[in-house]
Amino acid sequence: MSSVSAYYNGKTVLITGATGFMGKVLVEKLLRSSPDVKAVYILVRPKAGQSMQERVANMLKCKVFDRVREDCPNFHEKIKPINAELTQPKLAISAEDEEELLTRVNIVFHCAATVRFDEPLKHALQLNAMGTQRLLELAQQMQKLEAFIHISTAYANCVRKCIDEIIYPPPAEPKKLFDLVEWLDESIIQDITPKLLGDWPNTYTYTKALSEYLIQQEKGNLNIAIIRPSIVGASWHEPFPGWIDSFNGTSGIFVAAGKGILRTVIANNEAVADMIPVDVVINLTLAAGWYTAVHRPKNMLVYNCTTGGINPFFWGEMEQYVMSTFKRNPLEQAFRTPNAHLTSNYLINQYWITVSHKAPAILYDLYMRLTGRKPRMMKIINRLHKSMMLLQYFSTQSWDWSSDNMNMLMGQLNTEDKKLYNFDVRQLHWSEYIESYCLGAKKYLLNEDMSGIPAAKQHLRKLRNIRYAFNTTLLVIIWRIFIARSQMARNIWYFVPLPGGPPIPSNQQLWASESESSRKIHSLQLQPAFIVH
Ligand SMILES: CCCCC/C=C\C/C=C\CCCCCCCC(=O)SCCNC(=O)CCNC(=O)[C@H](O)C(C)(C)COP(=O)(O)OP(=O)(O)OC[C@H]1O[C@@H](n2cnc3c(N)ncnc32)[C@H](O)[C@@H]1OP(=O)(O)O
Ligand SMILES: NC(=O)C1=CN([C@@H]2O[C@H](COP(=O)(O)OP(=O)(O)OC[C@H]3O[C@@H](n4cnc5c(N)ncnc54)[C@H](OP(=O)(O)O)[C@@H]3O)[C@@H](O)[C@H]2O)C=CC1
Repeated sequence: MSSVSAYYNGKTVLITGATGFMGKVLVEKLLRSSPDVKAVYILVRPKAGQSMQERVANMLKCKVFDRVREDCPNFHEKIKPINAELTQPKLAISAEDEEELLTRVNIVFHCAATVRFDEPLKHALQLNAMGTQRLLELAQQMQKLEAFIHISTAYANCVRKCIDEIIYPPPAEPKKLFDLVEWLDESIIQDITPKLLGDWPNTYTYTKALSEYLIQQEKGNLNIAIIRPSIVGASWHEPFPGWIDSFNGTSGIFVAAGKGILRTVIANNEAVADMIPVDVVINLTLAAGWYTAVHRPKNMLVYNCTTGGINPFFWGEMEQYVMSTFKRNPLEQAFRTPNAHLTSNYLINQYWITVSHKAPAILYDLYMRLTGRKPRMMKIINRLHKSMMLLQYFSTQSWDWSSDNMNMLMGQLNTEDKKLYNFDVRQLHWSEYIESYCLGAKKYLLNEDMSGIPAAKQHLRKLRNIRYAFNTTLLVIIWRIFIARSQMARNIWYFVPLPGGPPIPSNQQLWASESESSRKIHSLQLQPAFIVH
């Protein structure tokens, strides 16, 4: 008998960020594993011209709910959307809705956040830190609240190399910052952001660190737990292997590499790629919710939800597995053959950016212009470079996260719960997982059908032929330049017995202008690597 699923049956749950990548997996698993949950309130904002109701209707059509749709066809009746905006006072929840939440909710899962690394500081603070504070205020008034689970990130304290399951001193006093951004002009905030961030690499990790500290400061008597996942990847098993619907983290990089656009990445082959499947994070989150509510630990527990210390995996291995999968199962309409390499050398990376990103993009855009179409590849490449700049902080270093609480929690689960809410990452087989992740990105992120693989392979063969033709033409042009300038090259050329080769020259021609042309060879500085690799 599962204690965790039994616990959620009959309970009323509130989830923020339910429309996001992890939120959807949480809602799905909760409804599937505890079909008798009383109600699941989700805080949703209207967005992109869609009302809250339209957004929820669209969300429920998502493939991630296929399994629960089959198991419990009426699952949607349990979902109760509430109009909310976390950056607004009182979360912009109506008095009537607030009353309903205050009298009914038993457990809160707080997933909503901006995860963008380039989010302006003011907005990141308003959502990630102030939003969390406002939700806590609401939670303090909830009459039947048993547990509050906050999703943070393992990188909230990335300025440290060894990260324990404790709350560290914040980068700044949150309330002083709130005051500052309240009255300072937006442009001034932008100007001083690097100074404020100090050692933190971006506004995301900075504001996540602040929100952890705020929770510790203002938790009062609430039963709180903090979950810190590392890089969240596609699902391992549930609701089905490889499910992913977000380009964040490594997913966008995989797609760009699979499409043959991304050919060079700044990363340390030997550094740990601390990735964790989304279903593992959600299983741990639900188990931690149960443990926090039922066992009520005296101190607030922080769960580092990471793999590096338990089942380490390295960026170099990731490169191999990703490339091998996309070579065997290519993405449709690839720009070039997938062939990405990692390097930790900045100059080498710059060299390949020029040769293998920019040069092909310029040529392709020229071709688009000549055929009367809109050039677009250089724009894509520039965006990719901006993303890679922001991500390289994470791909060039390793961190040590302790995972004692994750192990402790596993020990608290009964045999059935260990299976139903599996977060034992020792069982994770990385090559199989990465293959299923890449195929999931193909199917669920790009909506490509597996039946299109033969055509995609045919397309890659066409690209290979174009590459051969291009390289041969380039070689001939380079050779012609040599021939025109070097007597020695001409001599070699004339003695190569090629069909249709040049006529045998006279002795006079052979020795003509030798000294002048050999001087010119040295000044040519040809770059053989311009031949597309
Ligand atoms: C080949 C082997 C590969 C080996 C891998 C090696 C290295 C990987 C390197 C690092 C990975 C480290 C990741 C660390 C994660 C830290 C853990 C956390 O705590 S998680 C939170 C993680 N947050 C993120 O990952 C957010 C990062 N993203 C951003 O900050 C921004 O997206 C951005 C990078 C600044 C780019 O912003 P930009 O405005 O340019 O673009 P948008 O994000 O708005 O996207 C616009 C649009 O395009 C879609 N999109 C994005 N990427 C792709 C893609 N690759 N292909 C196709 N389409 C893509 C995106 O969904 C948007 O679409 P829409 O407008 O419809 O929403
Ligand atoms: N993805 C990852 O690799 C990792 C994520 N995390 C953490 O996990 C949590 C979930 O991340 P993930 O699912 O990937 O993120 P997503 O960007 O996919 O989802 C973010 C969610 O927050 C909601 N949200 C954003 N702004 C507001 C707002 N102003 N008011 C109300 N809701 C808002 C979004 O709603 P809307 O649909 O309206 O935009 C969405 O539901 C975050 O706290 C993140 O920090 C931690 C480590 C790694």
